[in-house]
Parts: sequence; structure tokens; C-alpha cells
Amino acid sequence: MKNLLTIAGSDSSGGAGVQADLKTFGALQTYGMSVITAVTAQNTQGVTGVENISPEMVKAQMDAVYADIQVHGTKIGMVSSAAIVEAIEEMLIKWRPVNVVLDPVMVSKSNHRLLQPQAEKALFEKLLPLAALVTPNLPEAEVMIGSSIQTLEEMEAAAQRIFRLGPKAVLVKGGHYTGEAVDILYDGNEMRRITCDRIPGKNTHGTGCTLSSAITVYLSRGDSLEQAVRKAKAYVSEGIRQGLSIGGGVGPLHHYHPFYLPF
Ligand SMILES: Nc1ncnc2c1ncn2[C@@H]1O[C@H](COP(=O)(O)OP(=O)(O)O)[C@@H](O)[C@H]1O
Ligand SMILES: Cc1ncc(COP(=O)(O)O)c(N)n1
Repeated sequence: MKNLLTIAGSDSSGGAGVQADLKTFGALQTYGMSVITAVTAQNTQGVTGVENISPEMVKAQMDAVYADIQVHGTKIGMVSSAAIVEAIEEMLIKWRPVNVVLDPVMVSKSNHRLLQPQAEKALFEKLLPLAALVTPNLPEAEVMIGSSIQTLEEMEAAAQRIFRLGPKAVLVKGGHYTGEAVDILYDGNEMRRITCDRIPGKNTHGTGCTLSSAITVYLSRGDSLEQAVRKAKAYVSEGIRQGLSIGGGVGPLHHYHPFYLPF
């Protein structure tokens, strides 16, 4: 059994954040644990409130988990504030966990800020260098490099520039692109285009959270980075295919595929 930790924000509607991460860990038959950074009041239509957990409490949660349980992979999502970034950095340096996957969550699909603007620099400078993989979507990659991305070639150039900020590898996700769902994986050596058919349908709330959690699972099982990304992408695609039309807005992908055994 692999033990997986998510450090992320709570989504009251259960589609993204900690809830999506724990559902992914459970569906992929690992033991899931959570360090909550912020609580959001959120549904399929938007975010109506955010309350941060104190940096001291974030540190206490991380200490509690890492001191007691062997953690085979850690996924980091919404970190909300610069003070929380610093708390997480301090604990990562203290505990040196393996397989750290950073999803640099900045804005929700419903267009609500989940990272304070003044925390962007802290996230880039303090957490990127500690990550085995960072998984920006297109708008996040644009913020990281400070220019717009229109083509696959520009996605590849962005991956190279983000790599220079210190992570061991970069996955620029193409969910916001047109045509096939192409993600660019760059490890400082090889540039790969990882492509899946674009699944029609609007229920994509939580795709980024789910992808980074599933990658963390597969890395913890010893898969190569490329294999882990390919398997996680297949899991997300099936989840979108079975997406749930609940609520009045963007519904969540589905995590329990009783007739579909991922890998
Ligand atoms: N309609 C879709 N069909 C298939 N894959 C998708 C679709 N939308 C997003 N994806 C995939 O889901 C993952 C998350 O991507 P993205 O939506 O860009 O992230 P985020 O949720 O962080 O904005 C990526 O692997 C992306 O290619
Ligand atoms: C607590 C939390 N974390 C992350 C996301 C991003 O997910 P998405 O990009 O699907 O809106 C979210 N909406 N809420």
C-alpha cells in the first residue's frame, strides 16, 4: 500500500481541491491523507468565500503526518498566501518528502483567484525548486513566463523557461488549448507531447487537481515520469467521459469507474 498526502484547499462541492485529490487516491487504491491550507465556499458555479488556515496550523498538520507515517508521494495544490508558501517550504526542507508534485493553482475554472497575487513570487521562488514536477495549465504558465502562449511551440518554449526556475520537470497542460488535449512534458533533456482525444462535455471541474494527484500515485509506485503522466491522463480522460452533471455550472469529473480498471 502506498501512502499519499495532498497539501491543498478544501472545495465544499467536492469537485476540486483536497476532495478531488482524496477521491483520486482512493480510486487508485492508495491511502490518502490531507493537509488543508484554506477552506473555500465553492460549488459548480463559483467560489463565494476563501478562509486561509494559519501557517502554524499548516505546519502542525505537516509535522503530524510526516513524523508518524511514511509518505510515498506528496501533491501540493492551492497554497493561497505567501505565508502558507513559506510554511510549506520550511516543512518540505525539514522532512524532504519524495515524489513532490506541485500543481501551481492560481485561478479556479470559475475565474476566482485562489492564490493571492503577492504570493506568486513566493510560490515560484520557494516551492518550484523543491518539486519533482510542476503542472501549470496555460494561464498559469503564462503568468510564470510573463507572456502569452498561443501555439504548441510556445507551450514547449514555456516548459523550457519554467524548467529554469528549478523544478526537476515541467508539464504544461493543454486543457485550455483547442483541438486534442495535448500536454507538454519537459525534464531538461527530452521534450514530449502527450496527447489524448479531447472529450466533449462541460464537466471538467477538478481535472487539474485529479491529474496531479494521479501522477503522484503512479510516481509513488515507481513508474517513470512519462509513464506516470500517460496513466494519469488516461484516468482523467475516463473521469471526464463519465463526468457528473450535478449543479448548475461546471460539474466534476467522476472518480469511481467500476467497470474501468485504470492500471
Ligand atoms: N475536454 C478534455 N478532454 C480530455 N482531456 C482534457 C480535457 N480538458 C482537460 N483535459 C486534460 O486534463 C488535464 C488537466 O488540464 P487543464 O484543464 O489544462 O488543467 P486545470 O484544471 O489545472 O486548468 C490535462 O491533462 C488536460 O490535457
Ligand atoms: C480548493 C480548490 N483547489 C483547486 C481548484 C482548481 O480546480 P479547477 O481548475 O478545476 O477549478 C479549485 N477550484 N478549488
